Amino acid sequence: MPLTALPLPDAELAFDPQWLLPAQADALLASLRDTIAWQVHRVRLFGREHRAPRLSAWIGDADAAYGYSGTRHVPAPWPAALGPVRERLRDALGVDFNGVLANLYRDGSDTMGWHADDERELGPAPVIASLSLGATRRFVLKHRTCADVRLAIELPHGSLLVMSGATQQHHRHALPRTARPIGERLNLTFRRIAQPG
Ligand SMILES: O=C(O)CCC(=O)C(=O)O
Ligand SMILES: [Fe+2]
Repeated sequence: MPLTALPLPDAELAFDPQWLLPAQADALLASLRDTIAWQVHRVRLFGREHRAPRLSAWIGDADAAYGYSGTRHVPAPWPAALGPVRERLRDALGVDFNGVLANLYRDGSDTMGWHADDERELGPAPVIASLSLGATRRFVLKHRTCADVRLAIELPHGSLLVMSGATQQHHRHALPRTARPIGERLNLTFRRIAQPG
């Protein structure tokens, strides 16, 4: 399916609920789940360090070190299964992504808190391509200053959400916990580190 724009003021969002065919998405999930060296990252919140409530890995080109949540992450090499995905994204979006943050939400109690992907090394208007695999979870965006400007999107297996333009400047986003009994979800956010190092 094609990417279609989602309406949200001060944001630029494009969504394809089925960017990967179900069989492609199944194969990618099975492969990445087992080949990525999952870690518990530390996150800094209000000056205190915590264990992140999910498993993560920073993957990328050798020079694409990435600092977020107060830690500098040296990239793990690209798993072979991500090569074709990276190429297809480059062709579709015209962005040569050099890194990807992988997150594994083991069940509904694993989450991602409110944040923007606005680290300096991503540049002023980053294109962030978010590919979701596994259980469908709700992704929410809210405007930093206009409380009634917000959007919730269900992100199913094989879907692609692209955030670009001023989205990170004006909005925060999160993946809330859910009490529903649901399975694992693996999310990949492809990024371009503009100033490696
Ligand atoms: O899991 C998701 O859909 C969101 C992940 C995210 O916001 C991030 O990795 O920065
Ligand atoms: Fe994010």
